[in-house]
Amino acid sequence: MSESVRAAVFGTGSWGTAFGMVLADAGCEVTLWARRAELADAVNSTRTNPDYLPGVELPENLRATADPAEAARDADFTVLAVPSQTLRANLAAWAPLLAPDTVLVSLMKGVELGTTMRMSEVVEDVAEVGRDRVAVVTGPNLAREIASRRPAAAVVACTDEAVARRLQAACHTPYFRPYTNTDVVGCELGGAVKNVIGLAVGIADGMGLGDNAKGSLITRGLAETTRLGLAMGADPLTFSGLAGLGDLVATCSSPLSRNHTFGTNLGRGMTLQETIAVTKQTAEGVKSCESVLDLARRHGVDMPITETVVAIVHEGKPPVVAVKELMSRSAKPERH
Ligand SMILES: NC(=O)C1=CN([C@@H]2O[C@H](COP(=O)(O)OP(=O)(O)OC[C@H]3O[C@@H](n4cnc5c(N)ncnc54)[C@H](O)[C@@H]3O)[C@@H](O)[C@H]2O)C=CC1
Ligand SMILES: O=C(CO)COP(=O)(O)O
Repeated sequence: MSESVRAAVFGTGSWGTAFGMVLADAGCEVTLWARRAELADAVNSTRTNPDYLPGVELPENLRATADPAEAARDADFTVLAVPSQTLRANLAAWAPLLAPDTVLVSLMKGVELGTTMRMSEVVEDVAEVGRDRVAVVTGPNLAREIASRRPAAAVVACTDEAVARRLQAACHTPYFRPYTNTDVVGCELGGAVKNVIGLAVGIADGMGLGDNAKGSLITRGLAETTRLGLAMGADPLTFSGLAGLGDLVATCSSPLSRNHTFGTNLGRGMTLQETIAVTKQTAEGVKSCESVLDLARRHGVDMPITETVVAIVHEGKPPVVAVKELMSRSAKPERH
């Protein structure tokens, strides 16, 4: 990988920083944009991100700035890693600063509330670029594990396979193994819906429902993700890949997952307000469960687990009642 590839990463949270490390380790010159100047200064002076990845030493070829124009300058890849619901407003401010031929890369796993747009669609809309200039990185990539350089595979998706291959080369390291995929719709849906299923599994874990419940939720969660994907034109095989099953298993098994942990706290009996108060980082499923359900309704797709998560998180339904209702739905064949 040539040293001359430049990457800007907008968002110095856990995943923005960890993926910035991956790019730097693959040989790119990386500039992180941080919202707060103090964090940018801390990254540059201590070579760590004390707020999001304490104790992890950052590579020399990664630096930070609070100036978006400086971050964006001459970037071959402009990586976006802010909470999904803030992307539109942020990108509107950054769009005039972007390097002319830069490829925009979404790391985000959410669906916009109201518009039900996937993150790549928001990027196309706001930055006014064609879909061949927008890529997505997704898969089982818990930031803390990647930052410790523990091995993981990932998916780099773009409708233009040549662009996906360029990004693949730019982020391929001995511990990070990206595969290309041209099914952007499936890859993004896999990432966004797994957060909702992660909440459901967390709730079940918090209630002490056991591993059979977990296996059942993961599998039926994947079934409803696939149904939605099919209705939206995705390739169903994408959901048995890294962006589907891979990410779902990592999220639903790990205490590092914010969505899983958020659900566990709810399942243990914390109120929504108490759970929000102890959650310091972005748990995308909390908001995106509503936009995913909206998408399902627009496409006439039944998503009972997603519906249950919305009822528990946003309508105050007690988890015990929700479990009873899920289990007493009408009997049906498995492939439904
Ligand atoms: N952390 C992880 O393991 C992974 C996260 N993701 C996805 O990456 C995206 C970013 O997540 P994380 O970095 O983990 O979140 P985080 O909560 O660790 O960091 C979010 C970053 O966005 C900034 N931010 C918050 N509100 C903002 C606003 N209104 N405007 C501008 N910046 C704002 C924060 O200051 C912080 O730098 C999410 O969509 C998440 O689903 C994807 C794969 C792995
Ligand atoms: O997307 C992730 C792992 O691939 C991270 O999941 P959480 O956002 O639930 O922490």
